[in-house]
Amino acid sequence: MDQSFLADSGEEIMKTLWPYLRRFWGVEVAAMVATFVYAFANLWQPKLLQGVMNAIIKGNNDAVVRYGVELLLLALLGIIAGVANTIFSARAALNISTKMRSDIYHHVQKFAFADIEKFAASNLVVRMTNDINQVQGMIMQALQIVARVPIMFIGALVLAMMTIPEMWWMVVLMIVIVAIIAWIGLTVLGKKFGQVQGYIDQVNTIARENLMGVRVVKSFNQEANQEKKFAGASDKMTKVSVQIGYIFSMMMPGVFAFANIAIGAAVLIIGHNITDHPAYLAAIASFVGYMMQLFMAIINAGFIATGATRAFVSLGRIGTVLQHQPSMAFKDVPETELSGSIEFNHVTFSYPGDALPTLRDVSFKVEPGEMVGIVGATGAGKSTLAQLIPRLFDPDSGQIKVGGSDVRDVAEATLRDSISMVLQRATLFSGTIAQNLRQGKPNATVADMRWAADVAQSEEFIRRLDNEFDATVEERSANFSGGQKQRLAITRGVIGKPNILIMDDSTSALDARSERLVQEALARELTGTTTVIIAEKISSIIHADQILVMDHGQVVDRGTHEQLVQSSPIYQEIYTTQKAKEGRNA
Ligand SMILES: Nc1ncnc2c1ncn2[C@@H]1O[C@H](COP(=O)(O)OP(=O)(O)OP(=O)(O)O)[C@@H](O)[C@H]1O
Repeated sequence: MDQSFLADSGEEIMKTLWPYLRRFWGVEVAAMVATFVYAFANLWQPKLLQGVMNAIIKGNNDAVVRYGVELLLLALLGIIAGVANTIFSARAALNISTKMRSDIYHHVQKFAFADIEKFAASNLVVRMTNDINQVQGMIMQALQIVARVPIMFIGALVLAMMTIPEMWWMVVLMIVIVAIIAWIGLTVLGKKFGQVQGYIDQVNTIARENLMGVRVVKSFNQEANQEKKFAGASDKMTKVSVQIGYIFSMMMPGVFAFANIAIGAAVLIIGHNITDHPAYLAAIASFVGYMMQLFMAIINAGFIATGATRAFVSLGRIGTVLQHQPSMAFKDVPETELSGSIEFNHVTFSYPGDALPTLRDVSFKVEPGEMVGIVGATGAGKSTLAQLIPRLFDPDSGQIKVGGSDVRDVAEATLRDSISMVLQRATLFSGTIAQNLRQGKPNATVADMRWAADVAQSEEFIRRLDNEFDATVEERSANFSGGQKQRLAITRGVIGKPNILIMDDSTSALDARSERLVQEALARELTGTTTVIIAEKISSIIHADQILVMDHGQVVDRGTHEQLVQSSPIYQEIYTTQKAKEGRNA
């Protein structure tokens, strides 16, 4: 997998984020206004407190009441602004992340096979979930804290200096000390957060592999081994998380211990003034309040910096997907119907990133309605060849024609409607059988479904299900057997009566009788359809109009079964080996 897209410049990151920020600017401005009000309310509180204390010292009851009411109102304003800020920030963050997620999803739908391979499917899922969550968290934090930090820092700094000007050096000294503690603590924490993220990925991978391959794990008695692997990663994660807890538990009291030292020092140095000027007591209280606000601003800045680094990495990863142009584009031409002829002219193909071609100089021709068999050793390139027909990949050189047209010149819908592909590993989607079948023909009626099920030999078992075609297909179609899944996939493949039907080892889980019945039904019901059958067993393609024999990415021989048995050494070898095996099994 290509990793070169992990690092991104600030400009790239802004390019990704800016359209989303602009789109939801209203709610973002509302969040910022609320944050300004909140900061103002907080900054004004120590001043009013000072006023109350002075009034008490002077015994001015009216002023005490007035300041007290003002203080209450200010606190109320602060609470309202804080709540409003949280609501607007959450709304903005959610709006942005939802739109981003749907944009990635729509964009990925346009990707060619090669693009999905480049990113790896599971990696794309992580980008749509985890990375988006990181960005969502950052936006929320940014709208809640980022605007507040400079206001609180500058405001508290100025007001602290104004409250007791001769203590300016104490303010500067404390800022330096707290900044150093926060910097050291957060640098260490940043690294630890990174480690925890790595362990979370490991734990997820092990759990997913283990659960998805649960049958293999159990049949090979691997439970203990898998548990050990899981426990190893999980223990490491716990250890680092505990370390993070320790650092946190030391950092915050550490900062506040310094704050208290500052208070102590302030009282010591200027405390003697209190007897002569009692107003000093109120000033000290106000000064201490501002110092606390100053420290919190520094710590918050540190937290944002730590969170932002991670979110920027995520934004970079999201941007790479959004800005990736699909490597293969279909022409914007009107949809047409293609006949079932297939022609390969000197086709050479390599998978993205591979140095050597998987298919080399492949040429052959198939007439509409023919049945073509493809045989060859495992890894010979049979599936690769089949994938080029519906243009899942483009060849490096050469030309592929379907219905007489170059596949690069027709609309995507034309190809998808004319060609249907059934794979060995049948992929069904959770929902109902009918929903899965309608992927093959959107407006399929129950009669269409019955006809297709009859061809694919799935009618019998579907009829025995409680809701027949409305029966549920669970996630990963776990409620069906391997053979039933294949039959359902064939049903979906034939329901649209395609002009070309490609079956890539898609009857491997069927018994010999069912396979024969499927083939007979295909020949009877889909007379005009060209059928391309990739088969392990020669018996599956023995009646084909022509058979392509593949070896190391090349079509080495072509002909009917009778011709190849006479002329093709590779075919002869496959055939005699299979016959000998059948003889032994009989
Ligand atoms: N998506 C892919 N990316 C890179 N290489 C691939 C990919 N799919 C297949 N290959 C490689 O291409 C070669 C041909 O694979 P292909 O699946 O076409 O063979 P096959 O003849 O269908 O084999 P089998 O009978 O085992 O299904 C193999 O060496 C395989 O490793």
